[in-house]
Amino acid sequence: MEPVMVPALRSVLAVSGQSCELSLDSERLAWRELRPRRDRSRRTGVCLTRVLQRARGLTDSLSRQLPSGGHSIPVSEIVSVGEAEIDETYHHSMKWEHMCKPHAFTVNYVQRVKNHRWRCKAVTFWCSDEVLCCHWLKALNDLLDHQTCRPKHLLIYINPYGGKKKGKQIYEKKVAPLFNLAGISTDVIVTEFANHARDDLYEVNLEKYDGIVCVGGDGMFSEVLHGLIGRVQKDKDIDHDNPEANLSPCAIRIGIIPAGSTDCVCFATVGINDPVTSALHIILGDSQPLDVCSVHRKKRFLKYTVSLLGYGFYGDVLKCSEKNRWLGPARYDLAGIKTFLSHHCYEGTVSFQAAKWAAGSPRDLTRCMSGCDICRQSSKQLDEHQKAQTLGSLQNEQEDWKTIKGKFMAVNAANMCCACPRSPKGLSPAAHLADGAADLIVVHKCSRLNFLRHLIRHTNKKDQFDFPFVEVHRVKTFQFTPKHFEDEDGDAESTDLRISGKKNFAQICTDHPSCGCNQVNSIWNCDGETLDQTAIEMRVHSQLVKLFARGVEDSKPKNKCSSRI
Ligand SMILES: Nc1ncnc2c1ncn2[C@@H]1O[C@H](COP(=O)(O)OP(=O)(O)OP(=O)(O)O)[C@@H](O)[C@H]1O
Repeated sequence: MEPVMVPALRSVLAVSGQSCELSLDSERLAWRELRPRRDRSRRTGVCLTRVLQRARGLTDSLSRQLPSGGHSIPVSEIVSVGEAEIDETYHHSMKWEHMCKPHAFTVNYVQRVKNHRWRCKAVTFWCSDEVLCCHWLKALNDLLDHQTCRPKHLLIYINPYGGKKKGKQIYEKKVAPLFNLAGISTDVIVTEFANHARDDLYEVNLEKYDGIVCVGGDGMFSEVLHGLIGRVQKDKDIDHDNPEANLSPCAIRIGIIPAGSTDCVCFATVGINDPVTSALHIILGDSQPLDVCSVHRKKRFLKYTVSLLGYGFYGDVLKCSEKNRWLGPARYDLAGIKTFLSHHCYEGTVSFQAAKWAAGSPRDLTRCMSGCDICRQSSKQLDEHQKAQTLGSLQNEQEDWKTIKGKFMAVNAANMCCACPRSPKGLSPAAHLADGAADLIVVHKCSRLNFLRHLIRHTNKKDQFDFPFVEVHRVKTFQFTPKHFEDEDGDAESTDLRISGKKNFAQICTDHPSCGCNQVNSIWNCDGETLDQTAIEMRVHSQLVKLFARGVEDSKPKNKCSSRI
């Protein structure tokens, strides 16, 4: 966004009883206390009125006085500005009776706390001159009006049953007051059944809104994602059952207020699962493009995924955890242990096309952070690649397929790092949010001990791919065919999970007689939901949606945005 040019303002106003030099340009609002050089110990005796009289309007001379601790906030991180209520008690306690009628305005802004957590802080500036006060209010509000990326009207879906069933409470107590403060109007729908939000998005007048917000977990986000992508394709007459279709990107952004038992998408795009932080990212109008993968079975659309598509270990963990929902979030630990102990491996074929344009590699040390260069560069290279393809100057893409046949502990496609509080590095630490590619991780059959070593590395600093039985590729598309599909020419629909049942159950795995393994198929874990099909193909759609987020910020930025000066 082009910075709007405003005449720079500089005045002396008072903050918490101290006179401060306040300055504003098109980018930043800054203030610092003024302390007379001669006698700093007698600060309380500074005559504010005299300072104000000297300083009204432009006060270049004052800037020469000794500056003490100051603050600087980017205009883009101001939440709102408004006339302050004059509290008589406060006014008298500040011993400002000589200001016959004080005027004040409050600036609400984003303050960074620890671990990517944001809070909304307020500072009130006082002065005795009404005209000066109005001048500042107008200048600040004019600048905020130019923050055109900020949403004004939002559609909110709340899942009242997600996580600890506190979605409604979280929204009303923590989020709605902030939206009010920022002057955002909302239409709120508390969902009444699963897929309520998804179905509603097919009908609703999207033009009325600047964004859609889901309050819930990853399942709720997935609902909104499916509803929005589906709706946009329907409006554009694009057949999403066609795995080759070029899907139309969604212009409207999605915000996530974390209130589920798993909030991985929020964690990977904001850096923390905190409703207030997410609400502030929405208010500032942040925008984070996100790749979306479509999953098909032949010419039939199955699902979209943005984080993990996993077969084998992660599919089995999901299956087991679904059986124990009554245990709450503890079900994931139990399922993890049980699945690890059962130690199944599955036979099949993985075929993939590498994402040649991708600027990074799954094994480099570059994590996807806010303003990621790898995403920017990859997206540019992908555009060039697609143009070259259209002009026919690239060799036949069909020749690019690579195939891996064998027995696998796990086949995972990570579209983002899949970090969560338990695994801060994630499944694929160098995966990117918006590079048009996913990391395909194939864990070949190995001993229990080796598999455990691989799993443990998800929680420490060691490279989890540095094992002879693990391979990882950055891909644009992949297919998986289980062994029994190949045996039966992969044609019979009857060979799939729901229908196959007993027939395939009879194929006893001979690899691990000790574990009594009798399972020929695993299931796919698609962003925490199961798929009925095992033979699938996945394709990455570069930057198909945008979130109200900015990616995980570097905790030690070179130019800290909101800081003390
Ligand atoms: N009113 C409702 N009643 C029942 N289910 C709902 C309702 N609204 C949404 N859902 C469904 O609840 C599922 C889980 O929601 P959500 O992701 O918000 O919570 P969660 O606790 O993180 O769930 P999970 O751990 O199962 O992923 C979603 O798939 C969503 O479709």
